[in-house]
Amino acid sequence: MKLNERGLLVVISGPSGVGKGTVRRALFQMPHHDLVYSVSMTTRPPRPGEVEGVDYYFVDKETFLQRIKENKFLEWAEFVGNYYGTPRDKVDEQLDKGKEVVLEIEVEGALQVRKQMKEAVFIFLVPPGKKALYERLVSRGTESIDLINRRMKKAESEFLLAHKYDYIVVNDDVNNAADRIMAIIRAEHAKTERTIHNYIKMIGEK
Ligand SMILES: Nc1ncnc2c1ncn2[C@@H]1O[C@H](COP(=O)(O)OP(=O)(O)OP(=O)(O)O)[C@@H](O)[C@H]1O
Ligand SMILES: Nc1nc2c(ncn2[C@@H]2O[C@H](COP(=O)(O)O)[C@@H](O)[C@H]2O)c(=O)[nH]1
Repeated sequence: MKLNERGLLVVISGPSGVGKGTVRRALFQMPHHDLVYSVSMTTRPPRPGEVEGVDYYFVDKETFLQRIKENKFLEWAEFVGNYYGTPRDKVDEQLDKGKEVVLEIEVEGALQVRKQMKEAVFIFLVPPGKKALYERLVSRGTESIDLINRRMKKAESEFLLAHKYDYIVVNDDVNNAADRIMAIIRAEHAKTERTIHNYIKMIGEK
């Protein structure tokens, strides 16, 4: 019997280019997981190879602003000139099914979630160094040098908020980082089960 009916919300954030998407994909390739990825909505244009509904829901600014008015986002933020948000209904639906839902979002949005969902787990992914971060953004080749510099500048303020997270994971090696995140998810899961188990035991003894 599954003791905790509602799933765990797992928030992974960290500076642009640290490897959140890469590590998340490695995490989802691991066997025996019950994870679901929450696909975000954005006004950013698709990169070559990105697929609608898989990488993002790509919308125009007007549509995004309308969704904000309708309170359709669990969280949203403007990040270096574009809007990004987590559709609320899909997250709720999957958590209600007992799934572990993974959000891959920037820091401002993560802190909005923190205020609303005390039971979620917050993981901040860091690079082995700032030089490595810059090199990863350059090697990805998806942004101009001007945009890379703006993302690096944003990273400076994001690093200062790392202490607000439950865990800091270094992405030195993709598979190691994914292993660490999986260990965190399993430990958090066990913690919830233990608490509910104790509660049921206590009720049984009365
Ligand atoms: N551990 C690693 N070592 C070396 N390169 C890495 C590592 N992890 C990711 N990368 C590379 O760094 C680049 C950025 O990774 P990725 O796109 O996953 O970052 P991100 O944090 O999701 O970025 P963004 O927030 O901008 O979406 C990619 O080219 C990826 O292959
Ligand atoms: N607050 C939110 N941030 C999000 C969401 N989806 C993605 N992101 C983050 O935005 C930046 C830039 O993403 P990119 O795809 O343009 O490189 C990055 O940190 C993402 O993790 C979201 O729904 N909410």
